[in-house]
Amino acid sequence: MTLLVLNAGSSSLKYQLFDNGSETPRYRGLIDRIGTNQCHHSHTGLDDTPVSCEAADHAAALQEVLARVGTGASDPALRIRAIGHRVVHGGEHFRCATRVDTSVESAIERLIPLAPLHNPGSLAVIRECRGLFPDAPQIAVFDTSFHQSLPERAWRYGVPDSLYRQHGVRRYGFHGISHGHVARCAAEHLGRSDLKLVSLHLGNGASAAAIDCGLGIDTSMGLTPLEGLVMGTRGGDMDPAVIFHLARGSGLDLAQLETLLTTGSGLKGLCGSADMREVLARAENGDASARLALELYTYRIRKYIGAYAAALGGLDALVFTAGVGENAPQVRAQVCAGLDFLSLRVDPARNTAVKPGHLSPIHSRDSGVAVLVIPANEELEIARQVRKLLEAKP
Ligand SMILES: Nc1ncnc2c1ncn2[C@@H]1O[C@H](COP(=O)(O)OP(=O)(O)O)[C@@H](O)[C@H]1O
Ligand SMILES: CC(=O)OP(=O)(O)O
Ligand SMILES: [Mg+2]
Repeated sequence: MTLLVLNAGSSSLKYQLFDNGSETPRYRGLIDRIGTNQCHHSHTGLDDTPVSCEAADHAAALQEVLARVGTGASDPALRIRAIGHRVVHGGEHFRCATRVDTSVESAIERLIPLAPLHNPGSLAVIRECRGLFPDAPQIAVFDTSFHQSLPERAWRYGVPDSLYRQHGVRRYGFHGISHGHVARCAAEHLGRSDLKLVSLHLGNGASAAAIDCGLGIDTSMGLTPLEGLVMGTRGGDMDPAVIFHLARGSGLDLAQLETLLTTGSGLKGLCGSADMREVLARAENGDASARLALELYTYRIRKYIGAYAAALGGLDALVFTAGVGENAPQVRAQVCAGLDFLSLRVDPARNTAVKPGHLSPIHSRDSGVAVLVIPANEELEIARQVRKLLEAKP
């Protein structure tokens, strides 16, 4: 069964095509900066050079992918038989991979206000696929599902019960596909299923998850992907009174405040650059606002590691994954500095020698906690879950 996996991010579309049963994709790629004139398509399998492309939205990005790699329509052996989608917000209803029908589609649409940067892109891609591949089942895999194992004390807010019952106000957690994937890789690598583990997914969006024996027990994102760590354009934890204060005194309306807090805060708000590569380069050159942004970013992560070690009652492993987690040794070093009291020590030489795309231990010999850099692979995790669903007996 040829399986296409599509991962619609806020401004990107990642994809991988898997042949029958294989875990190595025939090809993979990424279209980024969708909707801007800096849109690029990087495709591994034809050649690796990113090419400029035009994609005004996610549906157009999918057309660009298929124009370059083909639909396999003319060759039955290459025909796409099923499509897996990453969907960021599934509320509390979807506990596992789910075949998309009209009711699933409406649920994804209803949740747009809780994931305004993400659910619209997934929905657009699902609808485009239905027109292009009417006979192929489409399966949604939700970022929220992994966190359904959280105990109620971790997913409730301290607000009246009616806000949860009537308005769904609770913590859902995101990046679950990625946290679940790296937790399994870490358990396999260390040969232990009973790990107390903290997973750090540090991409454009960023979150931490506390995982005990493979099950999530807490996570840093909440009702929406805005809570928790400092991110590229989102500031994470903040007193909610900031919003009342600004609504009364700044002249901005609620929609403008939402845009400010989702797309103009975090690293971008602090120093003007959302891209960690730029922040690091500027900090290196002595730029004070970039240094401060980096300090806030790493300090917030360190606080979560301490909190989650307490929630877990110990710590066996710490995992770094996604764009920043995999590629920024300086960020990893800064996060781990001062965690000696947890017996967590990083080996500087191993930390800087990490090979992209490979699982790499970076802890020192005398560390009591394993520190691992693990490549994010949400698409492979989606492919596994889709196959499991399609192979299950009805
Ligand atoms: N070599 C690098 N050094 C530091 N940061 C990097 C590097 N490569 C990518 N990043 C950062 O990774 C982030 C994007 O991560 P990624 O996982 O691709 O994001 P997403 O999937 O959320 O769009 C950006 O902030 C980018 O600057
Ligand atoms: C949930 C979320 O923030 O996703 P991303 O990191 O892809 O923006
Ligand atoms: Mg991502």
